[in-house]
Amino acid sequence: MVMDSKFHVAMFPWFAMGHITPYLTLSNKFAERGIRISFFIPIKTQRKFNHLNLHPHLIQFIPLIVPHVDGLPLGAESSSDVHVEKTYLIQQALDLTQDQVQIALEKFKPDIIFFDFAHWIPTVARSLGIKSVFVSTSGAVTNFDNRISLVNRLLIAMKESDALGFRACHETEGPFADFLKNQYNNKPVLLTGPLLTRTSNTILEEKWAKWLGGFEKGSVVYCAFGSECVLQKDQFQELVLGLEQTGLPFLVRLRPPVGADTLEEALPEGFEERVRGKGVVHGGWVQQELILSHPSVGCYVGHCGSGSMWESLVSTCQLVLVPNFGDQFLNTHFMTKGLKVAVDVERREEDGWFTREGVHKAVKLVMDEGSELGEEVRANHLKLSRILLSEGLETFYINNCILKLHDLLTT
Ligand SMILES: O=c1ccn([C@@H]2O[C@H](COP(=O)(O)OP(=O)(O)O[C@H]3O[C@H](CO)[C@@H](O)[C@H](O)[C@H]3O)[C@@H](O)[C@H]2O)c(=O)[nH]1
Repeated sequence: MVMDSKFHVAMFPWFAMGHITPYLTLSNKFAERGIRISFFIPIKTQRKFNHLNLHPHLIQFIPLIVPHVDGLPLGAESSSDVHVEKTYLIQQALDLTQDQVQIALEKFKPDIIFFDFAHWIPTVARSLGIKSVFVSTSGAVTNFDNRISLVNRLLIAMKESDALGFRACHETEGPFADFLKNQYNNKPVLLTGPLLTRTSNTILEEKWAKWLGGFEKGSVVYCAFGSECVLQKDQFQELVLGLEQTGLPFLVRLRPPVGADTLEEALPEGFEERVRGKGVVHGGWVQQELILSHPSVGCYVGHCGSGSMWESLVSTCQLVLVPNFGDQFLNTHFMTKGLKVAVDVERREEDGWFTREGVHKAVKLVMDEGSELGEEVRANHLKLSRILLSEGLETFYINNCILKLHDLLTT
């Protein structure tokens, strides 16, 4: 299809796994269509992503040296290196890379730059004759609500850029995208679609394939809260105790909670012995997309970060959501009340915390045979996943984005 798609796009995502990953997925899809990419990335973080660059002849990483900011641990360069309360310092460090970015843009001369948190990009880009596109890794729904877009840098970024982009589909968030287009004086709005990596040529690590393979179809609960979330110790314990109470086998992937160096030291007393052979709590990276599509996994308990949200939407798992911060609350509201494909875990009115009983209740609600709500969310989820996985959907969104970028460059 795409006519003259030989333009050159620079990518500058926020220094976080959950942002770099979808930007790189989009880069791979653009590169498949012949588009050249210059991809800004913190220098040590690059190592974690080299293998995900599927078109190294077209996608060039531009490593950035992230300056140290007082209060950050030495060498910290992405949000997964720090607790969520310190991510504002990573934002300050990101702002300090402006000179490096400007020099690279002058040298490589891209036609367009995609960015999210670096609100100064439109000004720099404009001075160099480069079009800037604010591309949010969250959907249109979370940028619709003031609680999120009050963040000044995002408002400036959206106002100053030449176009807006969202990881979203008309099928799910059409009205929100239209609203944003109106709000921002009819700026072009690009929807990227679900941006799934579909790792068809990779297989699940033997250790997990074997472990999961030991359980009945659809019986295992997989629980993971993305790359950033660090729970309070009490919440971490309530979560695993709630999973234990369900009596179902479970695989939990979490970072150690606040104040703990390891997961083991934070587990409730006697927990490991009680769940041995049936439950695992793991701190290392796992292949989430492959786990979610494993036949033994029947339920996903997650934080509703945007990457996990899309991955879970195209899975056949029943969905239980426990949002922790930022867009995760709006994503959860959208999934439970808007799309009606998931349930959330109740929180106590007095302090907003969840309990083991709440976790247990929500999992049982979707997993118990004969549960009316469980059947309702399963049916809605199945209907939506069929649409999202339908042939041609991804091609439609990516090609459409490229057409809009082409228009942006020629008008
Ligand atoms: O062991 C792991 C842990 C995570 N992942 C993957 O890492 C990504 C995590 O992304 P996401 O689900 O979006 O979570 P976060 O990393 O927490 O994402 C941050 O960025 C998102 C996009 O802006 C926001 O929606 C979230 O709130 C914010 O926490 C997903 O693709 C997961 O499959 C793995 O493959 N293995």
